[in-house]
Amino acid sequence: MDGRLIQELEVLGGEIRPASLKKCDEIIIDQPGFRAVIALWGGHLESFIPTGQEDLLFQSNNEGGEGRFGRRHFGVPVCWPWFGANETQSDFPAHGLARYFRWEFIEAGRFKNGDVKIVIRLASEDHPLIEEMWPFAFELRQVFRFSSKGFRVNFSAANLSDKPMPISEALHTYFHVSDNQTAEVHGLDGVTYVNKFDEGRQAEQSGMVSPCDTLDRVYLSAPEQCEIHDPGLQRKLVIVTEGSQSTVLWNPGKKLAEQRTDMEDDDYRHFVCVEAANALNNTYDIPAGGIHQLKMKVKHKPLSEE
Ligand SMILES: O=P(O)(O)OC[C@H]1O[C@@H](O)[C@H](O)[C@@H](O)[C@@H]1O
Repeated sequence: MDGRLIQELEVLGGEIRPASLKKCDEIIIDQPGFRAVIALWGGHLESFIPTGQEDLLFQSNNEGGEGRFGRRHFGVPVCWPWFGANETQSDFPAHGLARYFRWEFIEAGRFKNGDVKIVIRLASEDHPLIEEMWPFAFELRQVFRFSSKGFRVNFSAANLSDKPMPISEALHTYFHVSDNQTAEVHGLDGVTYVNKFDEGRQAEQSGMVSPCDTLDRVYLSAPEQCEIHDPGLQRKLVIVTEGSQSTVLWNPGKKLAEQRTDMEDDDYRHFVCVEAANALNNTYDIPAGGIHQLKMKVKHKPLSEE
């Protein structure tokens, strides 16, 4: 690790935890108002804890699947360049490649208003296996922005090849909730969704989503803002996206959770994934030489606050 970066991180009250997750470093930022952890393995924002509160992001005690494409369930995995199963290669991992490779830490500093900034990067040329599996040159960046009020993830993908690159994607955010039975997702009333737990049938959302149990839905052409209300924690999370046409809601429910060995049986009770995505009808091409940005901003507030 570059000495300048380590110094920049120290100025922010940060540190590197060497080779701590799947043989990759983790970056830890401890500030008076929050603690954030970023894993370079998979380029995950793993954890964001505002001082005096519980994590905004879910953490599983399960170490996750083993092997090259084993998955862990926590934080904000990035699904890119495909969301779900690969359309032509059934042996390729679900949810793309970005989640399974080591990203590079390239910048630590502050925004003008004092918010903490961390930048990480992944390029196709960094790993021969990426080049084998995906026939386009690219560079990805994630700019993380932290303050005591919440966090932002600004994900950008540059197509460095000379042909259009087909993309489906998600910031597959595992939000921590005290109890999925009482948690509510607001802001999707009237939006059409594809229900993957009902053979892909379409339906229209009526009112809020609660309980957040056994859900696998892609809301199409979804609004940019939604909220998770958590009566148990008396907290609400306001989620604002940009560059995202779809919002995915996912919770495996009891039966599926128990079938999975990469998850604890009752993990599903403590998270709901609300994902800034472009999936199904909302997939798109990044033109040759073009860039696309996908952003998610999350603020926490007391439930009683307007
Ligand atoms: O890859 P993970 O983290 O286990 O998540 C899997 C789930 O991710 C969701 O985004 C999909 O909509 C589900 O269909 C899928 O089962």
